[in-house]
Amino acid sequence: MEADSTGSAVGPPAAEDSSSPDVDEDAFAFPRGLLYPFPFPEALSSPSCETLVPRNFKQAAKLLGLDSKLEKSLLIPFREIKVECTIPKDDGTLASFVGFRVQHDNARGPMKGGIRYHHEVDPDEVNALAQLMTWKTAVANIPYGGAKGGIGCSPGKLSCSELERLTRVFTQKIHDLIGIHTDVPAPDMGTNSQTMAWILDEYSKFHGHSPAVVTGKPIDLGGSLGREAATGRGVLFATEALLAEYGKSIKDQRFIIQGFGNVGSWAAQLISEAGGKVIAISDVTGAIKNTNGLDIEKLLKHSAENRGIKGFSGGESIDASSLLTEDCDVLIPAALGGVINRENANDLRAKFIIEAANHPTDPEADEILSKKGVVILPDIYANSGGVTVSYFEWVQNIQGFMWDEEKVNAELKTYMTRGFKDMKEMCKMHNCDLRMGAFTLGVNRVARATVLRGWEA
Ligand SMILES: NC(=O)C1=CN([C@@H]2O[C@H](COP(=O)(O)OP(=O)(O)OC[C@H]3O[C@@H](n4cnc5c(N)ncnc54)[C@H](O)[C@@H]3O)[C@@H](O)[C@H]2O)C=CC1
Ligand SMILES: O=C(O)CCC(=O)C(=O)O
Repeated sequence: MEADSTGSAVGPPAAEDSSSPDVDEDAFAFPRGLLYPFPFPEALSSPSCETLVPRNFKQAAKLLGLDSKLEKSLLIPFREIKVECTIPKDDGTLASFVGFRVQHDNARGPMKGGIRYHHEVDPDEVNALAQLMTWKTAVANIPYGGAKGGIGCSPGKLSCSELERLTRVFTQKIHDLIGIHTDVPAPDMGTNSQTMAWILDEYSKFHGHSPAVVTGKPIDLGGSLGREAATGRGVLFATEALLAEYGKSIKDQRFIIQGFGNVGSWAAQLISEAGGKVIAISDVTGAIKNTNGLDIEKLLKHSAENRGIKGFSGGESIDASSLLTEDCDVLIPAALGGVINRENANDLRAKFIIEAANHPTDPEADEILSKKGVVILPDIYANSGGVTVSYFEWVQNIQGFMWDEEKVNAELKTYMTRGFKDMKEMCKMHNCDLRMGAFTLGVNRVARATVLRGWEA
């Protein structure tokens, strides 16, 4: 029987779903501070990205003049893991899910990347996202390679204990292939610090107490101060660096943000605190606009109480599908991949796009937007704040010493500022845009490590 996103039933039919009929719980996010379960309605389909990452990689390899054998070895993943995870559901039936972990490259250090729970998780997408992590950790210049994982499931349709069982079974299946110096998972869409706590606990049953085996875990279990906000804070630092190049600042810009989960909500809060005007936001429940600026504190409270931003009284409700094409200065996609594509690229009105999500812009849209003079800050730099603070967390665990939040944030700023400068240097050297600047930077660092280790033949 095929596994579907709620797990294929392999026992007697389940009792009828008692959840609210007007809420399709196929996608969800965790408002801050809340643990599982937190159901949200169905997300839009995210167009595939599996051809997108190699295309950018190949262009970068060409600019760098990489040897074809080396190019091939950099592209092929180190290891692809696919495991069957069967759990008893709360009603006593069994359900099966498919879990993936793709370990792309480890030339620069242990492989690193998030684990995603989403109904659209598939091996090709996980593969592309793992590859993206390899270039991202190299752009950030942290001593890691790249990996990504996921389970094809609808977390909002599973109870907290079902999610715990699923996470523990997944960990049992991959525990001997991950590790502090091998592959270190972290949260991504549909997972959070609680998920990491379960992985840590299950892994530790086999290997002894091992806090550094995951990052993005709760502070009580060795998580780092500042990790929860890190991707959003990194987006703020990256945006400041980009705007400064154009003689602009956060304070004089109008922002639109797609997604109000971990990354989007922190980006919105920090941009707003820095004086930026956030004029529209969407999540899977809807979109809200206020040209005078949304009150983010109130929106956070509303979202936590109402399972999403829908119904917020501090702005007018707009069609979520038109959010990306609303008038603004800076657009920040912070949800799914492939949302900026040839269908809407011509209609976008932002002058700057900051890619907080992974691969939100497809290559055709890249070309259209470049012709329109829109400046895109690429994902492998713009959202690298999360993995950078994950690295700080891992370092703290290994040292057995906890940093204060000020130190974490100051170090993050140093890394983001340095990353921007390094990326710009590559743009100058290769006369290319920021995306190719970031890709040539990342690919070059990984290629050098590969050659130095003698792996290229
Ligand atoms: N969490 C992290 O540290 C990092 C996350 N990312 C990327 O950032 C993006 C968001 O990740 P998280 O915030 O962690 O996930 P999350 O699960 O916390 O939040 C996802 C958000 O996207 C919204 N969403 C889903 N479908 C939508 C749609 N069709 N239209 C509008 N909004 C929609 C959800 O309602 C939710 O607000 C993903 O692409 C992820 O890979 C990148 C780097 C690090
Ligand atoms: O924090 C991490 O290790 C990985 C975060 C991640 O999955 C990403 O940057 O896309």
